[in-house]
Amino acid sequence: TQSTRPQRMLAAVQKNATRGDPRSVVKAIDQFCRQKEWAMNVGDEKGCILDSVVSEVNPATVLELGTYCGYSTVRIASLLPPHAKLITLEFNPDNAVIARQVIAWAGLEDKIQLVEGASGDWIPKMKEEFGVKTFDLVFLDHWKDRYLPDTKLMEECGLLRKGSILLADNVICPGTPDYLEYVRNSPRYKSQYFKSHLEYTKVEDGLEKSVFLG
Ligand SMILES: O=C(NCCCCc1cc2cnccc2s1)c1cc(-c2ccc(F)cc2)cc(O)c1O
Ligand SMILES: [Mg+2]
Repeated sequence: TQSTRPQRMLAAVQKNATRGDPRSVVKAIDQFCRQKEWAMNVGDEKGCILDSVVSEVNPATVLELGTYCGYSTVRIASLLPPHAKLITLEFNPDNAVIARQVIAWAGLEDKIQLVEGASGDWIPKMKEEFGVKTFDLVFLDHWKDRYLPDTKLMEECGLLRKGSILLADNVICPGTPDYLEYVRNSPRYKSQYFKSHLEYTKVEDGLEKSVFLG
């Protein structure tokens, strides 16, 4: 039977990356996506911006919305301090199966909790299910029409504190116009746009970094 693109991506990781070496996992996926098949990982160019924000925030608690195959999950977790935790949500069970294996190959299982399901269902349960108080950093990379409602939901559920950072992928392509308008005009956020390109292409895209002011 025909393999899927995530399965072929995992095979490339297992062939070309070193077990326990997150950077080699990231490199193997980027090579696969540049040389073989495009895939919707945040990619190397936006990935460097992601790295710099993670390093600057040095978060103890991270929420990632949208795991896909675990590329950004591994990129973020490889930069976290000891004892820091990353919770990542994935809606597609087939992608979750692949992501768990990519995360395992990188040797980062202890820092990452992959949860399957929809953000709208899980966000209200974060505190009771995972003992989370607030998130220091949230990486939004899931359904583009859920960025705004889920941000409002996180506010309502008390998951953001003064200084929490939201970093959103794809604010230009595919685009998240209602989210951008909100974080750029709300007095409760200080927003900054990092111009870049859609992963592995010359098409414009960028990341929006927004600080919650409380
Ligand atoms: O759709 C994108 N990512 C979201 C997949 C949503 C799955 C989930 C929903 C959900 C709900 N709750 C919890 C967890 C989750 S995970 C996406 C698409 C492109 C793209 C595709 C074609 C194109 F021509 C140009 C850009 C580029 C990107 O970087 C992307 O991230
Ligand atoms: Mg994305």
